[in-house]
Amino acid sequence: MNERSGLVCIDIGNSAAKVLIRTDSNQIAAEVQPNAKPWPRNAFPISKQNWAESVLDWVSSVCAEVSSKPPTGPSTGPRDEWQWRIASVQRQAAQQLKAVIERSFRKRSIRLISCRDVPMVLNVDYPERVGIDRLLSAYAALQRHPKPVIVVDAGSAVTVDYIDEKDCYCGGAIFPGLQLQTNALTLGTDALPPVDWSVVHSGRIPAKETSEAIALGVFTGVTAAIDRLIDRYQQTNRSGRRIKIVLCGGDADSISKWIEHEHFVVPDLVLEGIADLTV
Ligand SMILES: Nc1ncnc2c1ncn2[C@@H]1O[C@H](COP(=O)(O)OP(=O)(O)O)[C@@H](O)[C@H]1O
Ligand SMILES: CC(C)(COP(=O)(O)O)[C@@H](O)C(=O)NCCC(=O)O
Ligand SMILES: [K+]
Repeated sequence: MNERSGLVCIDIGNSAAKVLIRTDSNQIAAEVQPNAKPWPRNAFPISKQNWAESVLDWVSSVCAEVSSKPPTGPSTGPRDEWQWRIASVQRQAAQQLKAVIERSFRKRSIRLISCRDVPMVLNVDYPERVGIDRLLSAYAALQRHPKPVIVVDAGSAVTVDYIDEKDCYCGGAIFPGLQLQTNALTLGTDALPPVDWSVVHSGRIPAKETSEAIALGVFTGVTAAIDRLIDRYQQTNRSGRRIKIVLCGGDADSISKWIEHEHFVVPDLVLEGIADLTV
């Protein structure tokens, strides 16, 4: 592969690795034309065998396309080197991907992002134990929205985190996401079936069929918990400023219309946070 410079940002969650590629040429395109094509991004479920190799194949195909174009301006990083930034809450998956990158890319630098890389005051008891995805989405939200901000990340787990008016990350709440909750029902009962979210599209309340009833119960539980937590955080806001609410994660689009508080949806906020870092 022809290697020019660029940044590969990877957010490994407990369900999927999300990848965003920032290169010289699309960075410059975005600066010149605000509506330029977004940076390429893709998601790879980590339950699939060879997911790490699939990440590499996709990154390589994007790199090959970029390398075939003439350089359009100054480099954003060291020439002839790709920088990989990996933020992971799944330790084994991070090591697996790192090994595959090391095998496949001749010139590369790989950085495993930690809490020390995120320039934010952390008002929590054990900063190093907080999921790096939570810190990065909070950091990205801070760069894009007035504070205070609440970040809701609806992935395998749902996290609802509060960043106060002084840019301070104050912690939050964690509970099981849609898929984990439905999996728990299937595992813990004899009669409840797995629910396929893509085919459950019912507005009937109360529900009239088992899958529909699970969907109604779990959606309502998750979204009501989010709304309730937002109310609780609002009670601690002494700044007099309105709190912005940002929703991200793989289930953000599915739950958005069920959340009562006004909010923005930014599905890949963690990736934006990785790209924002100046490490
Ligand atoms: N192909 C898929 N594989 C896994 N999860 C998916 C897929 N499509 C949608 N989802 C939903 O996305 C959620 C995971 O979101 P994501 O933000 O990627 O989680 P994580 O950060 O924990 O990996 C799951 O709860 C599931 O409902
Ligand atoms: C809460 C999480 C499991 C969320 O992970 P995800 O849903 O993104 O896969 C992750 O951020 C994590 O492992 N956190 C460590 C504990 C903490 O944040 O306090
Ligand atoms: K999450």
